[in-house]
Amino acid sequence: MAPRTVLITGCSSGIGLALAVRLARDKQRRFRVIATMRNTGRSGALAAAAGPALGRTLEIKQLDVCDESSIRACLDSIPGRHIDILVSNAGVGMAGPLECQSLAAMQNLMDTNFFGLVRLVKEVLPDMKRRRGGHIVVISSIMGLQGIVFNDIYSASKFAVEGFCESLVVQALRFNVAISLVEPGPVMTEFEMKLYEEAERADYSRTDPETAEIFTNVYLKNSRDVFTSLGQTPEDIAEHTLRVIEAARPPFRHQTNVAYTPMAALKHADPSGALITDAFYKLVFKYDAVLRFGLRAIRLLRWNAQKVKAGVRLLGFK
Ligand SMILES: NC(=O)C1=CN([C@@H]2O[C@H](COP(=O)(O)OP(=O)(O)OC[C@H]3O[C@@H](n4cnc5c(N)ncnc54)[C@H](OP(=O)(O)O)[C@@H]3O)[C@@H](O)[C@H]2O)C=CC1
Ligand SMILES: CC1=C(/C=C/C(C)=C/C=C/C(C)=C/C=O)C(C)(C)CCC1
Repeated sequence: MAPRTVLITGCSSGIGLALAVRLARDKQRRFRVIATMRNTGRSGALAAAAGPALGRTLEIKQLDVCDESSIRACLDSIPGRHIDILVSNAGVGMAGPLECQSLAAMQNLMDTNFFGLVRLVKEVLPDMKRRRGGHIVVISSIMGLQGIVFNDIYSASKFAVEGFCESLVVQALRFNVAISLVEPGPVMTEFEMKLYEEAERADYSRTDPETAEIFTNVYLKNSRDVFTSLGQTPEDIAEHTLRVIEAARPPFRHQTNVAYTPMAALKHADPSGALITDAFYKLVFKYDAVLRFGLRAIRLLRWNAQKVKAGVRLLGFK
């Protein structure tokens, strides 16, 4: 079978980089990867990780999801504009009290996370419909299913992504085009570091002292613990995404982190919203000690599991 052409956005780091490398180094050589990024000056890490795949099964192209002409130029440079699989991955995060965030930063986030996807789909879907085949894979988030305190704008952008795809999927299916939402929980990438850097720089005099205290001393502290205890690696997300791409009947939604599945279940178990809102309120404000204890226990279990794996490798069993 001829390799399928996969275009991925946001490949300078994190999930996009890991996925581009995973697909380009596929042992069965099933994919030809067009790894795109807005600034090709940041292609060093990808080129190093791709190794010999660069120039063979992987090429790097410029694409800024906030710039229609850059998307068009990238697609026009591909023979027949033929893309079998589009992976919309580029995205930015934002966390903190609403009063401390500028409207311009919020609009930039929506422009990247939501309109970035819309621009891509507008360009790619007509070709896929004409060919009666294709797959659009969108890196969404668990925050596209359930908001998390202090992530108001980011979560709204992922809800927009989910609503857009949920509406479009039925029309797309009529043309044999699949749409899949990949929904990770926390993933250890530059995304997290950028959030903490932003939090360091933020001007908390724009909010009241109590809110500032809750954000910095309750949310940020617990968030760090959540990332270290429950966070996945970008390589984990690449494996999950590969499974979605390979599926004979691709799922519309795919959550990558089982620890978050109960969250979505709670939301749907009670249409009034009281159950999930209450659960989050109690976790953040009442039982934070229980939360921290649970997260610490998970960290310990993970650490032990890693030690056992390393031991098994050392003894030459694997
Ligand atoms: N990390 C996490 O915890 C989670 C992340 N996600 C989602 O995963 C996706 C990837 O994030 P992740 O890998 O973690 O984070 P990274 O910050 O490592 O990667 C984000 C990528 O998006 C790129 N990007 C930002 N703006 C644009 C733009 N206008 N045009 C093209 N590329 C752009 C960045 O490029 P540049 O280097 O130029 O800034 C970078 O390559 C995002 O959609 C994010 O929302 C979902 C769930 C959890
Ligand atoms: C679960 C949980 C928390 C934090 C979750 C976080 C921080 C999730 C991050 C998800 C990301 C980064 C998704 C990206 O798209 C709190 C509020 C600390 C306490 C209550 C339980």
